[in-house]
Amino acid sequence: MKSEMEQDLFKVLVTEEQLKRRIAELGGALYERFAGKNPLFLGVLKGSFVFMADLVRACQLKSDVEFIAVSSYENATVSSGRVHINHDIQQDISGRHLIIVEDILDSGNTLAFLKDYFLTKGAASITIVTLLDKPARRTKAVTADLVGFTVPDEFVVGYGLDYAQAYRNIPYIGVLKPEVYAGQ
Ligand SMILES: O=P(O)(O)OC[C@H]1O[C@H](OP(=O)(O)OP(=O)(O)O)[C@H](O)[C@@H]1O
Ligand SMILES: Nc1nc2[nH]cnc2c(=O)[nH]1
Repeated sequence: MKSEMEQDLFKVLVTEEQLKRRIAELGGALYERFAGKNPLFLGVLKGSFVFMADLVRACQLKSDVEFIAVSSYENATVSSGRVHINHDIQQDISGRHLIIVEDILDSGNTLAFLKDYFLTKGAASITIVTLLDKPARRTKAVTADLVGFTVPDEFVVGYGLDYAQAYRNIPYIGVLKPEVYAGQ
C-alpha cells in the first residue's frame, strides 16, 4: 500500500539506487580535487541536509562541516526572489576552500546570493556541488562545478526537498501531482 506521501506523487524521477551510485561518483571526484587541502563542506539548509550527510560519507576527505540556513520559496513552487538568512555560519571562513552543498539549483537566486556572500567573507575558493540542476528556470548566471542530475522543469520533492516543509523524508526524488499545490 502506498504511504500518504507517495499518494501525492505523480512519478519517481531519481531512484534510491541511482542516488547512491551518483553520490559515490561525486564523492570520488571531490576527493581527487581536494585531498590535502582541508576543505570546508558548507551545507545550505534545510534542503541539503540529506544529501550533505551522504556526500561527506561518500568522500573520505579530512575536512569539516558547516551549515547556513536560507530560504526564498515561502510555501510556493516559484522563488520569491528574496533570499533570507535564517541561521548564519558560526565560524570564520576566510582563507578556506569552500564546497557549497545544495540540493537544487533552479532560478539561481540562492547560489548567486551565497557566492557573493562567502566571497565578501574571504573564502579562498568556492566550489558548488548540487544534487539537482534545473537549467530551464535559471534567471541568474550561476553554474555548479559538480551536478548529480539535470532535471526537467517540474517541481520535485524528496531526499531533503520539500513542498510547504513536507516530503523531505521521501528517500528518492519524485514529482508532485499538480493538484497538491494548485491554488497556492
Ligand atoms: O535556485 P533557487 O531558485 O534559489 O532554488 C534553490 C533553493 O530552493 C530551495 O530552498 P528553499 O528556499 O525552498 O528553502 P529550504 O532549503 O529550507 O527548503 C533549495 O533548497 C535551494 O536552496
Ligand atoms: N522542493 C523543491 N524546492 C525547490 N527549490 C527550487 N526548485 C525546487 C524544486 O523543484 N523543488
